[in-house]
Amino acid sequence: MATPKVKPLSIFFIPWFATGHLIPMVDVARLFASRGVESTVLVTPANAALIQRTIDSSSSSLSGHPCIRTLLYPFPSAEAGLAPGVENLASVPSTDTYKIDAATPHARPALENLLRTHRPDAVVADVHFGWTASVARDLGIPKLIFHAIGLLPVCAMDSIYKFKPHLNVCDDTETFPIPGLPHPILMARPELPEFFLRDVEELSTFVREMREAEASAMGVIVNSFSGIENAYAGHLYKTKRLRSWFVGPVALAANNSKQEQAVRGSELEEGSNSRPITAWLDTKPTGSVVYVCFGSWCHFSDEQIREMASGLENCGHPFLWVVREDVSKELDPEPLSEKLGMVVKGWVPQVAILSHPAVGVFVTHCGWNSLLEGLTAGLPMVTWPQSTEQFINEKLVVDVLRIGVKNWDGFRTTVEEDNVTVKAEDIAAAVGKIMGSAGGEEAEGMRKRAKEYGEMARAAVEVGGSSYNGLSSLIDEIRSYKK
Ligand SMILES: O=c1ccn([C@@H]2O[C@H](COP(=O)(O)OP(=O)(O)O[C@H]3O[C@H](CO)[C@@H](O)[C@H](O)[C@H]3O)[C@@H](O)[C@H]2O)c(=O)[nH]1
Repeated sequence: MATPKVKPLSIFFIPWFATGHLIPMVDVARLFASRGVESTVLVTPANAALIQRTIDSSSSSLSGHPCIRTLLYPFPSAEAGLAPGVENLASVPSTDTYKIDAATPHARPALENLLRTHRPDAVVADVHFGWTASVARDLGIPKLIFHAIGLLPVCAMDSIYKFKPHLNVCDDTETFPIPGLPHPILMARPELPEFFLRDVEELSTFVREMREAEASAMGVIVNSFSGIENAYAGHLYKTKRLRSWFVGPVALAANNSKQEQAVRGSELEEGSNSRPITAWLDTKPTGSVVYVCFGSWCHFSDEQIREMASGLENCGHPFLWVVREDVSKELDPEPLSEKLGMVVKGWVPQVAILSHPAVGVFVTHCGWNSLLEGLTAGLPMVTWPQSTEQFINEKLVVDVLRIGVKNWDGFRTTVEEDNVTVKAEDIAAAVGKIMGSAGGEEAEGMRKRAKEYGEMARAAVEVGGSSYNGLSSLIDEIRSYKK
């Protein structure tokens, strides 16, 4: 007699409206799908267009089983005051980013309706959708929080909110420790996420979302691995009784077949051309290239772009620099490419570039995904944080893991007068500390540690590795709740 088929688990994933949140959430959904879970990503139309090829290719690489799909809901454009089709932090001007935040609560009715209609077995929601906790409670299903950042920054922000150490310093140059963390981490006021300093309403929204998200959540699903953040899993449990499951680095775990790597690369490279990039990288010696990219939405002043161009040109190493589409023609750094570097406007397949043997150092804004992708590729980094939690991430790279150097030692406020935060000579010097002979033993140590962390990250996602096992135990536990 044939054994009755067990119905697969159905899990809904709700990413937020930013590329740095969308990409890893889709990777998490793909990971679940690769273990036989029916993964459904709830997404607005313009954001769906960004991920559709990844979703389609994942479905076909999963032997044709419809294990991953998207379910569309409308973006609340009118409520947010955004033009139709503008649905992502990356597509709004820097002055309008608050409108994406403003849109977020208006997405609730449509999302809630989908959850109540389809009644999945569990929901994994970005921390911005804290209200999902109460819907999950009504439906009697487990709910997991996805922060899109690591546990160190989550714990650091929680501590700063609770103990307000920044209120005990005299000025912006005085540093203070973040209380109670497993590592001694020193910060200065200008390095804090903006909402701690400026906007009481923004802070209270952030905290409300966090509290709502944590209320009755089963725990936190983390794009990281125990080799770098284990102490913070313990800390989170000690301070908030919140459990966490490491399943990352997800860019590596979800893309570990060659075919999937290729597809992910080709989807993201639209608007630019990866072939010349690869061909150019192929001509460069191993470890010689400086790769410079600042995620999906960082903006720089015109003056800073000029300064960066000059710094890179003078650093004495070939460089591959990714600039946003909206860099004005007048500032176009492209002529540089005739000299030492290659400048690409728009989107590049970053994960593939980082793993090219020619790349020797990553100049990064320390967005969590970039940080993990650089680490996974075993690369030392020059850190150039801009905003949000990126300065906290920088502490992980520079002070805790010791695989990077800061691009300058000042603070943001000291430089905003002339719209240049980092001078050309500082950029060249920071790169030199890792690439040049000036770095000496220290640079050698950084490169060695970076390689070791890269190996650790790969081991974590292999069958039997810590993140692989983390996902297995999470799925088993979700299954045990299924009625
Ligand atoms: O040309 C590009 C540019 C970016 N990426 C990818 O886009 C993602 C960018 O994410 P991230 O490095 O985290 O940067 P942001 O887009 O700036 O991310 C936002 O979201 C992150 C996760 O919450 C936060 O850590 C950051 O501070 C916040 O700015 C990464 O996967 C990159 O590989 C590309 O593939 N090609």
